[in-house]
Amino acid sequence: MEREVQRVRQAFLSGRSRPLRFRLQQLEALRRMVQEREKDILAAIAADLCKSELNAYSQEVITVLGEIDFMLENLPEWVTAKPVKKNLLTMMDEAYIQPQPLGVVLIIGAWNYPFVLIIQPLIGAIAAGNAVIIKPSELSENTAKIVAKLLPQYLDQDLYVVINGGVEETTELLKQRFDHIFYTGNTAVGKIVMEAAAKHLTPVTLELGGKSPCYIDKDCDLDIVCRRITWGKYMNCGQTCIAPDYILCEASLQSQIVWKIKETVKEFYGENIKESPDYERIINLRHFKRILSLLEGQKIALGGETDEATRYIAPTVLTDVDPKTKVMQEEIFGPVLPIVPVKNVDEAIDFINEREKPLALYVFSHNHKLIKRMIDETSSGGVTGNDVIMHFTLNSFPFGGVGSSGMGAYHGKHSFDTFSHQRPCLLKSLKREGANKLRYPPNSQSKVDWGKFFLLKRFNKEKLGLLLFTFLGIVAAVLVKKYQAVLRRKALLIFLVVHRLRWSSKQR
Ligand SMILES: NC(=O)c1ccc[n+]([C@@H]2O[C@H](COP(=O)([O-])OP(=O)(O)OC[C@H]3O[C@@H](n4cnc5c(N)ncnc54)[C@H](O)[C@@H]3O)[C@@H](O)[C@H]2O)c1
Ligand SMILES: CCCCCCC=O
Repeated sequence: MEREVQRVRQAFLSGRSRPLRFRLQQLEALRRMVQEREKDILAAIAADLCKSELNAYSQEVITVLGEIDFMLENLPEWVTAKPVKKNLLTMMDEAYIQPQPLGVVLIIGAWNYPFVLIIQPLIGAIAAGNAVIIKPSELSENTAKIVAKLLPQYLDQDLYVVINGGVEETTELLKQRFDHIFYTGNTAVGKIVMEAAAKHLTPVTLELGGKSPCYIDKDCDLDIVCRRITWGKYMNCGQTCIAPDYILCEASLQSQIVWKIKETVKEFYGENIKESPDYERIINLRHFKRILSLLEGQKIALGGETDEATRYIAPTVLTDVDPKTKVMQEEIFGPVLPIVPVKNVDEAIDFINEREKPLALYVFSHNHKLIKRMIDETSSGGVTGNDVIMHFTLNSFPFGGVGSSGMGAYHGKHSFDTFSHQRPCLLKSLKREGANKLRYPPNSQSKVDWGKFFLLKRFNKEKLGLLLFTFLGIVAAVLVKKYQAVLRRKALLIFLVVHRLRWSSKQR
């Protein structure tokens, strides 16, 4: 493992991942890989999650292709140095921020969207000029294998490396020194990752999970609300990090919600859900049993049918759920939707705030002010009002959690920033040493006053115009009387002295 990481680091140190042209070439090669090997990729995802190729394409491949195109379009602008505002002390200098790659990045993926969750951060890391080690989830082994096979056929083999394996391999990898670790998965392992990273002071991005609440206001159009919730909850069999985990609403709404979800389930998946190509299965037996255990002692208002052999769990709704029961203590990550009755929006807000900060929050209401209030008075990674999941699709949004649902964010420019160091660069001349005397010892009151003037003085636009005018005058004088360098320095000095005297007299 150590040798492998060392090899990737050597490749990074060669400098070849840095030029813009190279980054664009690699991103184009990645796009070619996705397009040319689409069938293999879709087959692997399908095998891992019993997912139709159409669903795998819409949920994973489209996102990846969209992200690559977005990077290719914007990268030339993002990589350029950005000049910054200067103060009086640096007005003659060059001052800019230069985004630079961090170095060797480790990306650890989760199994539930096994392709997009490793390739989307990879796109950001390549765009920012890094070398990358990718550790796909061992639970989605078909996707892990196809990624390990295809990436070296299209990308630089020393800079971008896939390492497959389970907990043992990940643990070993985490002992190595990286320049950034990007982890997607559950909160408990997130803590292990952060602890390992702390040993090398490696910064981390943690894309974690949690229980994302969904509040339904009383006078909503429940047909539309329930169609949107049904789509987001049962997509990927509930194994989506930002799926609505539970519903909060007034008790009287429950029966209508159950009825409308039932109707929608029929509309989406037909009479025999098991036959539907759009309904997936639980990833493994451990998760299957875990989800079943959440149903114990609950009022099952819809669904509840299961089949261990195929790890099938029907779209299920629970009503009158007691917040103290197990289903409300952990992220469900399956097709089970508890409804917890609350009296009103105030109680819903308190309920959310008494728990860990979720990855997503959903609010359904005709009342825009109520949605805004929910947003203002709670915290979550992201919010969608009157829909679910959709904030994930907008790559101008940072995607990430807050508190126990994660730290850091990615997607689009946010990925580029996550994998870049924003390096402040100040380039001075070896001339103009006179002005520097102010900061050299021995210190004096006059020097402090000059320091205050240079660093604390705020010019309004008029004064800045005057300053610019004077400055241009000096430059003109310099051009005309090139040889009279002494004169130029004096003019600048006179201006500054006059200005400071005026400023000092005003201060008094
Ligand atoms: N925020 C997001 O973008 C996002 C996306 C998908 C999933 N999730 C969250 O991820 C969770 C589901 O994923 P998961 O955790 O079951 O996936 P997982 O079991 O695939 O684990 C994630 C990664 O952690 C590694 N890992 C597991 N145990 C480890 C250990 N003891 N030490 C070191 N590494 C270890 C695995 O090898 C894997 O690569 C849910 O909580 C979900 O909400 C979050
Ligand atoms: C539509 C794709 C959603 C992906 C969400 C990632 C978290 O599980």
